[in-house]
Amino acid sequence: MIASEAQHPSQKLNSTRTLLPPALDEAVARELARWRTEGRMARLWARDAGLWTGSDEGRWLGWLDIPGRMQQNLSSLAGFRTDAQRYAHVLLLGMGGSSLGPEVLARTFGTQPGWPEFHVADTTDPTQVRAIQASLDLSQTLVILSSKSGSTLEPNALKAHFHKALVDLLGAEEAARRLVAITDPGSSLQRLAETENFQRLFLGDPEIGGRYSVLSPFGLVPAAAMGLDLGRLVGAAEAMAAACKPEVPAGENPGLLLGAVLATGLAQGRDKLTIYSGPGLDAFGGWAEQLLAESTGKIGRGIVPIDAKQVSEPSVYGADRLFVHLTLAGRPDPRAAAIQALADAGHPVVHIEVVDTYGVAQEFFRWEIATAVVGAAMGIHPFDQPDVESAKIAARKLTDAYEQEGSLPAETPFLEDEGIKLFADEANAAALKATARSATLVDTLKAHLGRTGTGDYVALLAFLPMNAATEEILEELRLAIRDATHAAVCLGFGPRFLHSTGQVYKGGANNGVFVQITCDEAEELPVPGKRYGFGIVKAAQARGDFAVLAERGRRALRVHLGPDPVAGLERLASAIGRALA
Ligand SMILES: O=P(O)(O)OC[C@H]1O[C@H](O)[C@H](O)[C@@H](O)[C@@H]1O
Repeated sequence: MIASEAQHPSQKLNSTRTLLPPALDEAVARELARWRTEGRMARLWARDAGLWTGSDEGRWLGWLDIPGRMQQNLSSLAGFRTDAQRYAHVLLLGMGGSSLGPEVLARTFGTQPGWPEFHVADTTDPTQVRAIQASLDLSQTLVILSSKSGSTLEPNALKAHFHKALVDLLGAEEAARRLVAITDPGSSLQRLAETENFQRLFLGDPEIGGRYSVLSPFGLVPAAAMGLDLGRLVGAAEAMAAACKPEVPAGENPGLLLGAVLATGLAQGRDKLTIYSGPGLDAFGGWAEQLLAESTGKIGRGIVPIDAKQVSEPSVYGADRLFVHLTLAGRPDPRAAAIQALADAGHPVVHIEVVDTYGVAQEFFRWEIATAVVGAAMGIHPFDQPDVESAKIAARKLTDAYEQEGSLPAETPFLEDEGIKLFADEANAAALKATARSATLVDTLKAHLGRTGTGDYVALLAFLPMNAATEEILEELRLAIRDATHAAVCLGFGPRFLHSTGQVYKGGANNGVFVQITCDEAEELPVPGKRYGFGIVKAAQARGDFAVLAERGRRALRVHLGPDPVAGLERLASAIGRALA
């Protein structure tokens, strides 16, 4: 099946090519026919909540017409755009939907000549916060605090840190001039920006949830500070929006087609969606992961997205897999032949070619439509994220306790070996003790990974500094586990993934085997105004997440490395290598 490569008056559309096994291809055709005959696309655009669960979905569809509304309003960003150009660096503080979209833009476009370098801080890891700070010249930095709710823990702690650093360096008045807020009307952040005299305040649309917000001020204010051509960016999204309208034949509607493939794949048991983002688009998978996992991963079902780097032999992938490969025109992907081999072997593959860097805005809109289509096919509410909230509550309880007591509740490992401590809730610890051949690290890891059955996935949840060294070892681990278990292996850095794939891990199907990886902090970093530091926040977030995983009956093990995450990961990799041998 080939979707449209039609031309919008002003913008060439990204192309789509689906290579599907016959059973899936036929079911997709039936799903498209259903959308056509039941007029479902018209209902989607009419914001008919009955398409999903009949609850408040109609109030969350502001993203449908945001490209057009922003196009009318771009002049409101002109003054900010000019001001931002004076800085050498722009630092955005935010989580999930408030950071992943800007990160895609920053990495897809790179630094524009004559414009600031763009940095994103979406972490509570002390080492990583320090590394971000060291990578910029704070005296030449503009800070964007981005949060729809204004109440998210991480950006607020990061604001306290970077604001204090700016005050120490430049004085209170100039520090306030370096702050820009993006938030929803009426939030605590709006009040803060007004009382503290931030340089600027931009308000979002409360009818757009975080993960659907990239084409609203949450993406466009950062894009303005990067020096991007906003008219062209929004124009690309408008072209895709036009192509996704109900009057376009179902098989040629790029959003509906992608959504129909994902939904039908899911219905046929293909719940692991691997996203290969080609050169120049490599941050896109992280954004799409959040969109799909938070939107569909609930009430015991959903798509488990995997933002993947490496392609293996077709035989290591099971019948639970679906692949999407995005490439940027003119930037060949060295993995193309290996991905084609997957299709040749009968695995479903969707190819998307993005016409140019601005074409990434088309994909934002296409994937939002596709996600709404999947939500409709599943009969779920694709605009809430109930299980993210539960982990936040569990973490907040712990940080509150720390503010009171000055320490986190004591905990005891159920095993300590080779310099690594293993923790788990009672049920998981008992299950592992019962199945491990001996009380050693290697045998316990073997027992835990041995819990992975057909159709399961393994998720590595690393509450470690995210950097090239840790990523490299974790990627190797991922490959080793995948090739040995034939299961999909997800990788997420905490707390970042908590605002993304964390939803499906806790709220989706119980088919995940979780390895949470934590470390001691070599040096704590204080959060100004709080008793706790960043390291305590990160520890509380890891514990909170683990508690919710355990409460949901997930197979989970926490592996605690020493204070050196790289040396600890190497020890863990060696032990996992022996466990899988
Ligand atoms: O923009 P904020 O209100 O700070 O929210 C940031 C993120 O927080 C939560 O984790 C939500 O699940 C995400 O969807 C959201 O994007």
